[in-house]
Parts: sequence; C-alpha cells; structure tokens
Amino acid sequence: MIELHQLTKRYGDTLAVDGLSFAVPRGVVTGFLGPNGAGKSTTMRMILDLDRPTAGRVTLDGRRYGQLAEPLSYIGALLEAKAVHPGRTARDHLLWMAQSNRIPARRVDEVLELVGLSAVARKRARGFSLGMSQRLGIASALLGDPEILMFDEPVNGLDPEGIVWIRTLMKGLAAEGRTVFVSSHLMSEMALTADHLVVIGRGRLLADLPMADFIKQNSRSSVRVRTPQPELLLDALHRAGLHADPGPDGSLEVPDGDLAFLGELAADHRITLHELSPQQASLEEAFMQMTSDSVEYQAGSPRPVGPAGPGGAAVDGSPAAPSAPPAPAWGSDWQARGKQKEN
Ligand SMILES: Nc1ncnc2c1ncn2[C@@H]1O[C@H](COP(=O)(O)OP(=O)(O)OP(=O)(O)O)[C@@H](O)[C@H]1O
Repeated sequence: MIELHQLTKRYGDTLAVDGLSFAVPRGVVTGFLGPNGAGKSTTMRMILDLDRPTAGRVTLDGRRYGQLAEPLSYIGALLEAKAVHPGRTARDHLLWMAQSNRIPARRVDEVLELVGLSAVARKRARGFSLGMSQRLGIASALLGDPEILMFDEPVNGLDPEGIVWIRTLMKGLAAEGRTVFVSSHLMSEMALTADHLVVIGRGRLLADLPMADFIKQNSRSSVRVRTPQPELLLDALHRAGLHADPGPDGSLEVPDGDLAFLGELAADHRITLHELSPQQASLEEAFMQMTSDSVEYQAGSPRPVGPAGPGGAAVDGSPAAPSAPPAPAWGSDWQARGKQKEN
C-alpha cells in the first residue's frame, strides 16, 4: 500500500502538490487522473523519492522509500519511457539495473520475454520506438518482481495490441494482490482498467473512490428522444413538469428522464417516436465535469457545443442554462501535442 500524508511540493511560486492525503490499496488497479499540470508526475516522483516533499510524507507499506535496502524489489515504476541511455542495449540497461539491486541476470531475460522485447534485446535503445521504450520501461518496473507497481501514462505510444496487453498485465498484477497505481489521460482506457480512482486538480485531491461510484456521482443520466412532432412532445413534457434540452441532430434530451414514463407519455399523446434511448455520461465527461475548475492549460480549438449551445436557450423556452465551463485541454489535439511538461 502507498500512503500519502499531507504531501506538498512547491516549486518557487508554483504549488504543484497541495496537502495530498490518500492511500493506494493493494489488490486493485488505482487510476490517477488529473488535467495537465495537476501534479500527478510530481506526486509519483515524490513517492519514488526522486523529489523531496516541501511538507508531508509518503510511506510504502508503512516504510519510507529511503529505508528500503533494494527498492526495485519493493516498488517498480515506469515514469519516463525515454529515460534510457540511447547507446545501451535493452538487455544491458536491465542488467545494469538488476546488478545494482542484486537481482539475478536470468530475471532480465524473463522480463524481456514478458514484455515481448526478446528479439530486440541486443538492440540499442536509440533505435526504439516510443512503444518499444514503453515496454522496456515496463520491463524495468517488473524486474524486481515488486509488490508495488507504478506506471505514469503506460499506454502512451502502444499499439492496440499493446494497450490490451498492458491492461491485462496490470489487472493480473493487481489480482496477485499487488498495489498497482497508474496515471493516464485516456479516460476510456481507465474505465476499462482501473477499479479505483484518485482524481487531483491543481495539486489537490478532488476524488478518491471506486470507479463505479465516481461515474454514478459525477455523471448525469438523461433520455434522448427523437420525434417528428417535437412541439407536441415539448408541450406534453411541460405539462408533466419536465423540460428538454436540444440534443444532437434535432433530438431532445430529457435530464434524469425515466424511459418508461416518457414512452407512456408519448403514447398517451399519440406522439410518434423515432428514438427513445437512455444516455449515460462517459467517464471522460464525468471527469471533465469534476476537474473543470482545475484546468491549467486550455486548448485553443473550439469546444463542441453542449446541449443548450453556448448561451443558447433550452427548447422549452426556459432561460438559457449557464454556459458550460471551457473544455479541458485534452482530446485528440491534446494527445497529438503530447504531454507538455514545464519541468
Ligand atoms: N521541476 C519543476 N520545476 C518547476 N515547476 C515544476 C517542476 N515540475 C513540475 N512543475 C510544475 O508543477 C505543476 C505540476 O506538474 P506535473 O508535471 O506534476 O503535473 P502532471 O499532472 O503530471 O501534468 P501532465 O499531465 O501534463 O504530465 C505544474 O504547474 C508544473 O509546471
């Protein structure tokens, strides 16, 4: 288990991590989420003792990192895939790490096999693609067969087969009772991988809860209705004390609508329906909703128009909803630009 106690890191005027306290339990995959600059990497570096906290502390199953005699056998981490000497072969890189932690050389070949790099074991790291470097980083993390594993954006650069592989690997490691802590900006990927979520924004804890609870608490459900008689439906909804927002392609979205009730309402008023479908916000939407006040970097591209459109009025004639917060800086544009570090 990893435990953070009021962990704080200040770089000059920047409070990168602000009194973070949470525990990463063993036996589950814990996803670590936050917008760009939220403090995820800084937190992970402090867990590994690579950065000294300004205040607070981290313990690994009750012990400090500095108290571990052979840390690789206790905690394995992938923080920066390209942090490998370019002139070193994959095997030599791992051998060097193994020797410094009294790990037998045969384990090097085992982990190379495990991550699918045996064929390129004697190739120099400078020729490695990002995906190959990620695999080498994962091999380094697994080298000491540690109880605690930490991965910073591990699927970055992996192809679809590689993504499924790392997902299966992380779930398998957790199923063995290990502590698995993983950061990612791929919300859809986290939904498939993580059992538990820790969300931070501007260095502060925003959420620490099971994935299912996070989605339930942070997503809004609605019912999408498509009808060639929208005026009749809006009138019926209004009389039932409900309202609708404009949805995509002329559909209507009824917030918190009950599917059966809406179907019966339409039938009672002899309104033809072309669609009546439940809508549940995705993890990405839930996440963006939660962190909207904590986004440090904003994308310059226009955001998609929300249900009522920017400043638009709801279709039932009710006053315009307050405009939605600006979209956080991820999505394809963010991914294409890659992680923008200032450190
Ligand atoms: N070495 C450093 N010197 C100065 N400021 C730093 C340093 N490292 C991080 N920061 C700042 O601390 C804040 C947190 O950065 P950090 O890289 O930990 O965030 P992150 O959540 O990992 O972001 P990303 O998703 O972009 O990697 C940012 O404002 C960043 O600019």
